[in-house]
Amino acid sequence: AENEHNVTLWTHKTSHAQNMQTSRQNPDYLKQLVFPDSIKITSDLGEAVRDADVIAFVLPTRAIRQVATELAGLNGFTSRNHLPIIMHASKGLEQGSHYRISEVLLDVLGDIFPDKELPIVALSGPSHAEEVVNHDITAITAASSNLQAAQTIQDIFTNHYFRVYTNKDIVGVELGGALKNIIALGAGILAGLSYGDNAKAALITRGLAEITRLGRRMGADPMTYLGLSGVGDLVVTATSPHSRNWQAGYQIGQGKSPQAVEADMNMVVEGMATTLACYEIAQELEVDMPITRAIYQVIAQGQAVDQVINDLMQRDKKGEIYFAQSQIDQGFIHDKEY
Ligand SMILES: NC(=O)C1=CN([C@@H]2O[C@H](COP(=O)(O)OP(=O)(O)OC[C@H]3O[C@@H](n4cnc5c(N)ncnc54)[C@H](O)[C@@H]3O)[C@@H](O)[C@H]2O)C=CC1
Ligand SMILES: O=C(CO)COP(=O)(O)O
Repeated sequence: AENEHNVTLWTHKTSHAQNMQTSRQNPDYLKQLVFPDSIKITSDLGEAVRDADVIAFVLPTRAIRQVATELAGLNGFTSRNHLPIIMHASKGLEQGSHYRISEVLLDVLGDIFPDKELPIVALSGPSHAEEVVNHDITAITAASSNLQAAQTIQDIFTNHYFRVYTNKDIVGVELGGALKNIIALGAGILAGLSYGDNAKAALITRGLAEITRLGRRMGADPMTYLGLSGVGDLVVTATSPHSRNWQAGYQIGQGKSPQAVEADMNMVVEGMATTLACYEIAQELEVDMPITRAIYQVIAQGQAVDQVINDLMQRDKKGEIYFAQSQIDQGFIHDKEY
């Protein structure tokens, strides 16, 4: 809206929409923000998307399929004159299917516009909402296999405090955004247990190694993880008390049960569900993800944090292997070792 685009904000709760319309604020989420006058607010999805060139899903992962299905069922949506760009800013993996967000969106919306390929863009990177609304400098990535669609999102969002890059590796970008939340839970747990900066750096670095390992196995470009949606988002989430995932981990480290932590949060802690999905994917693809496994043991199996950390540190000794593709190409290592 500050970039002079017409913006309609949709929420599924009528009372929430009415309160925001009257107060021009969203106090349970971002206390300090006053909405620009130009933003329309509604709980009517049809009204929200009627003439939209871009439809941005910014929902907890668990709600994406449901809202996309509602969108697909809207009267007149499929007879629009022009195809909208579908954008999302969510960071997770669907439970059960293990789909990335763009795969869920494509699954629900992909066939409803016959003969037209739906442009889907993931907007992802180090970006705490609390700082964006204060106009703190932020740089993130618009990722899509459709570069033109990514450039449109870049044009719409870029301004003096918000710099958007483009990236064609949507697989790598979406996986980076989802998986860093698992490592952020771990960083919070370490902080809750009063571990120091060495432990934090070890976790972030080895966390990046296993994110890259799984990403590469799932078709991502390993170099994407050196970018904003990789190391950038990992650092911002795993080192910041703004992060809900870090906060949840901190409370677990202080002794609260993971179930109680999740129940007491009024906002989404994506890393909890993502840990379960990622653990299952890693098992299925036989990719070694020791930190993810450790977090899984804590949140899904109720194992004691101290014991899990001890087990992590007592594993077999290993080499530090990065940039696997080039090392594989040069015959330094075998594919399996990475
Ligand atoms: N908050 C942040 O700084 C950032 C969040 N994200 C990602 O964006 C996504 C959303 O995050 P937040 O906005 O922080 O989450 P949130 O927990 O604040 O919820 C966002 C909105 O979704 C609505 N919602 C929940 N369930 C719904 C349903 N079944 N149907 C329709 N609406 C529903 C809530 O009422 C709320 O208005 C997450 O995947 C998160 O990882 C990404 C970057 C930064
Ligand atoms: O993704 C985020 C910042 O880029 C926000 O992380 P949390 O969901 O942990 O708050």
